[in-house]
Amino acid sequence: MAHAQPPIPVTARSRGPLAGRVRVPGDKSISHRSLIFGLLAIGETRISGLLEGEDVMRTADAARALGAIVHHDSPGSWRVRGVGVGGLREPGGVLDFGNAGTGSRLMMGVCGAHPITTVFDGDASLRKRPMRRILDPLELMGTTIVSQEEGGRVPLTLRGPKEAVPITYRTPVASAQIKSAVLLAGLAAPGETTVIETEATRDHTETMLRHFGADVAVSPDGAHGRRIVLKGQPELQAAPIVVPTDPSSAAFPLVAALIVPGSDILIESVMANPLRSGLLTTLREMGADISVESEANEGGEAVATLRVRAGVLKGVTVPPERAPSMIDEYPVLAVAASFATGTTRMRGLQELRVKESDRLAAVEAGLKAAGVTCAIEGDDLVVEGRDGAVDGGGLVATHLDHRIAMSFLVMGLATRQPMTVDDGAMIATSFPSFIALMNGLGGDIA
Ligand SMILES: O=C(O)C1=C[C@@H](OP(=O)(O)O)[C@@H](O)[C@H](O)C1
Ligand SMILES: C=C(OP(=O)(O)O)C(=O)O
Repeated sequence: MAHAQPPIPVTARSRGPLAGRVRVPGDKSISHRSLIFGLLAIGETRISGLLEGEDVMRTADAARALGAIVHHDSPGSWRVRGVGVGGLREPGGVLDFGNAGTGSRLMMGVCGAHPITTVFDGDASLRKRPMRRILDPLELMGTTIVSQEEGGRVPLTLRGPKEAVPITYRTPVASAQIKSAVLLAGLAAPGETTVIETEATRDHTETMLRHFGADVAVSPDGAHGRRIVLKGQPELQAAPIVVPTDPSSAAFPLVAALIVPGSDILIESVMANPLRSGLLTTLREMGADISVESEANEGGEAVATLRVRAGVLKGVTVPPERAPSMIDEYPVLAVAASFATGTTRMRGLQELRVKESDRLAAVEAGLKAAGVTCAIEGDDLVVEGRDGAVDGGGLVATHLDHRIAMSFLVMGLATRQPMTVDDGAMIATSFPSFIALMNGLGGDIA
C-alpha cells in the first residue's frame, strides 16, 4: 500500500534562539469534515484554508470516488459539488485512506449508512488500528460487514442497508471519530440518532452539521459529557467554509519556543476552541510564558495570536479528563516535560496506544534515546524533567507516525546533541510545511 518508499531520516540541531512570526496550516479535523460535508450537501461548497496534507487529500479522493466533483482552485481554496445525503455513488475501486484514522473512520460512517458497497484500506499503520469501534454502531444501524481483517481492521468491506436504522449510542471511549461516524451515518437514517459521550470531545462535526442546515441539539450529560441528538435525512445545503489553523500543528513551534533558550515568537490565529486547548492549559500550569496578543473569529471559531517566550517550566500532573482536549499533543508535551524542573505525570493515556503508532511506547523509547528518565505506569506516562539540560543524540523510531517525528525534531532544537528521526516522510500527512516553517524561525532541521 501507500508509503512503502525508503525512509528519509531527518536531523534537528540546536542553533540558538527562535524568533519570528508564523501561521500554521489549516486544521486537519475541520479539513476532512469540510470535504465530507461538501460531498453530502446539495450545491457547491467553497472551502478556503484547507489543509493540503496527505491525509486530507485521501478524503478528497474518496469524496470524488463517491460522486462529488472536487476542484482545487489555488492553495487552500477548493470547491466541492456534492451529491446530497442518500445520493452517494458506489466507488469503482478501493478507498485508500493512507495513514488517516479520521478520514477512514468518518467515511465508514458515511458509506456504511448508504445502500452501496465500499472497500476501505490504508497503509501499514492504518491496517493496525482498531475499527471495531466504528463497525459496532454501524452494525446496529444495519450495515453488513462483508469482510474485515482480524479484530475489525482494514482492508474491510461494508455494505449499507436500504435505509439505516437510527440509534442511541454511548461511545465506549472518548472519541470524536466514533461520535462523528455515528452522526454522519445518522444523516441517512430516518428519525433521531443520539450520541452520548461521557467526556466531551472536539465538536467540529456538530458545528458543521448546523452550518449545513441539519437540526442538531447538544446538551450536557453528566459532569463532563454531552448528548447530541440529530434529526435524520435532512437536505444539507452547501455552505462556505473557512478552515481555521490547526492547534495540533501550532503545538510544535509553541513547544519549540518554550524550550530553546532565548526564543520569542508569535504564532498567528491559533484556533482557541476549548475542546482543543488542553495543551495550552497544561503549559500555562507549567509556568510557560504564553500571552495573547490579539483575538478574532475565523470561520466561526475563536482564534488567538500567541506570543511565546522561552523560560523555566515546572513539572505538573495532567488529569485524565483533560485527555480529549489535547489527545494528539501528548508526545510534544512529553518533550516539554523533559526540559522542565521536576516530574510530569500525564494520566489516563490509554487511547495513545491506538493512534498512528503506540504513542506511549514510541514516546518512552524516544525520550530514553535522548537520555531522559521516563516510565509508563498503567495508563500514565511519567517524565523526569532535566531542568533545561537534555543530552539528546539518539535515533528515534517513528513507526509511520507524524507526531512522533515532529515532536522529536522539536526536541533536537534544544538538546546538547542533535536528534535524528528515522523517517520524516509522514510529516506530510498533517503538516507538509513543518520543516520550512521551523527553519524560518531559526531552527536547523534537515
Ligand atoms: O475527530 C477527529 O478529527 C480526531 C479525533 C481524535 O481521534 P479519536 O476520536 O480516536 O480520539 C484525534 O486523535 C484525531 O487526530 C482527530
Ligand atoms: C491521531 C491522529 O490522526 P488520525 O487518527 O486521523 O490518523 C493525529 O493526527 O495525531
